[in-house]
Amino acid sequence: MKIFTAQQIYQADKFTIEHQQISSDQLMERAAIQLFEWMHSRLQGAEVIIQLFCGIGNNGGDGIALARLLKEAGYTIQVHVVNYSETRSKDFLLNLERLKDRKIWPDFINDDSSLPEISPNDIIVDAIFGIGLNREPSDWVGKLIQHINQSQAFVLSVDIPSGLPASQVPSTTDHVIRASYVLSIQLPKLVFFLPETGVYLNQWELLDIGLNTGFLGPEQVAFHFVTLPEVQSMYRPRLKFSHKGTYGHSVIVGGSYGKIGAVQMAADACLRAGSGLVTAYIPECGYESIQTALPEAMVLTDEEDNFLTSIDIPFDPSAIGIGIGMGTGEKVVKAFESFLKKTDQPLVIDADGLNILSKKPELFKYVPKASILTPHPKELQRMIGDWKDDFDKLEKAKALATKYGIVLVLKGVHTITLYNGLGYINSTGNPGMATAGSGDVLTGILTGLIAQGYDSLQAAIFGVYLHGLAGDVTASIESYDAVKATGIISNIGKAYLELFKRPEVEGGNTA
Ligand SMILES: NC(=O)C1=CN([C@@H]2O[C@H](COP(=O)(O)OP(=O)(O)OC[C@H]3O[C@@H](n4cnc5c(N)ncnc54)[C@H](O)[C@@H]3O)[C@@H](O)[C@H]2O)[C@@H](O)CC1
Ligand SMILES: Nc1ncnc2c1ncn2[C@@H]1O[C@H](COP(=O)(O)OP(=O)(O)O)[C@@H](O)[C@H]1O
Ligand SMILES: [K+]
Repeated sequence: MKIFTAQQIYQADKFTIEHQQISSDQLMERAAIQLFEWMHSRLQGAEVIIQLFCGIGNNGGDGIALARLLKEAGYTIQVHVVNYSETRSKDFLLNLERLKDRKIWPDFINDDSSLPEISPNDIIVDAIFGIGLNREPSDWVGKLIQHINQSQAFVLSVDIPSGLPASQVPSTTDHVIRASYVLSIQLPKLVFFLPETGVYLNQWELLDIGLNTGFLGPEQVAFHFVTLPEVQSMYRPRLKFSHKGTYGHSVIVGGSYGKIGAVQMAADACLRAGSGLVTAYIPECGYESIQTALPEAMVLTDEEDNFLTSIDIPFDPSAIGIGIGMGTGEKVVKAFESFLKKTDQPLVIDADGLNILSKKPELFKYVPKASILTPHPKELQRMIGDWKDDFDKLEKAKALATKYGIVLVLKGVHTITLYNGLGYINSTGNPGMATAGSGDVLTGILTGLIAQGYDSLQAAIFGVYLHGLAGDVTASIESYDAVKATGIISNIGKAYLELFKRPEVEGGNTA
């Protein structure tokens, strides 16, 4: 699913009006009807007070039109116009007239008005600002937003939480609505997915208002939101006339004394992802434990007991995952360096592989093109230095990925894969996955997918989705709290089954 900028959304709006020969007011009415139906199907006429806070632009217009539909259905409403500007939009004014025609009189909140009382049992509709926000709200509007946030009422935001810019971090954090739920008009916004801006919303859902696919289809975007249909189309089914050689021989390189489990988990996940054969390449001390715990894997050991001193793989692997639990001691760095210099097949590099690259950035030029690097935020910071905000982080990370022709997987709540100037935002995963070893599992999955013939970008997008889905399956059985990395591995199979079982809920997602 494409993520459009505010400018592109305005273009889509215009294109739709022209090509469907409708008025902008009819488009607003579509939005209002969708908003109404969403609320009505849940409230079923409940006797609750709905307080609508409407700005004076088209976001406010949506709110005013919604107020009319709610009133007509018999709901108890209070409409407040947040009168932050004299420049009112045409469709806002039209809908305000329609409201007055029905003898509904909103109160106007100005900079000297007292703030309306809000009970925690009320429902707030937040239609103050939409994607048209282009500067910080004035202080009094900020105070109103704070007042709403402190009310403990359920806050339903129209399109985007008011005060949150569509593609920027807000400068005053407490002048942004904290939305319980966002009903976003047709298209998700980039800010929903980034740690600094995603915190302003709990859940979101898309409302389809029939924007023209003639515009949405061909339009180029910088970011995609990866959902089930995209991932399904990447899946490579297993062939009837195949053998284990068809699905590749993966090697997982890493481990050190006390950190052999990381390799074991990655090797296990690699097998579960479908790699035909898997070899673990580890220091001697891990030999027995891996052979015992993972009989399907083969093991090659370094001469040194406790860490790797040389990496010589005596065959041509289909895929190599390297760096987990490896350490960054002098001899390990040397082994990694000489391995990089003699390898030209794309690698999956994680953990200490990334830490060594951060320590010796001159080694980046030896990283084979199309390798996948999977930093968590701390590893990323070591690689690219400090960032001003999430948008700056994305730009810096994109530049690094483009400079070296690598696939950069920024792990996090919504893991973002960057390649060739574009970003792919993952939709699966949960807080239960914030647990030791879940990154090692991802390394194993990605390596196993490359071994089976997925190209690096597909492996990253598909693998990150599958990993998160395996985490979701695990959490659904065991709770978020009890998710363990080995549990995620054992549910990779169920995640594969889920890929073709679950019908997608239209646009719905937990932010
Ligand atoms: N195609 C779509 O996506 C549609 C969008 N619609 C709604 O239209 C909204 C966008 O409407 P608008 O472009 O009118 O913008 P907004 O309603 O977000 O903002 C209103 C106006 O306020 C001004 N403004 C911005 N920041 C301000 C500030 N800090 N203080 C005072 N004034 C400020 C701007 O001039 C802006 O145009 C969307 O978010 C959505 O809710 C719907 O009407 C249906 C169609
Ligand atoms: N709150 C969260 N929501 C979704 N996914 C998460 C969350 N926290 C962590 N993850 C995922 O779990 C993995 C953690 O990786 P990492 O930090 O490298 O773990 P480790 O080093 O313990 O193996 C990443 O894939 C990340 O995206
Ligand atoms: K809003």
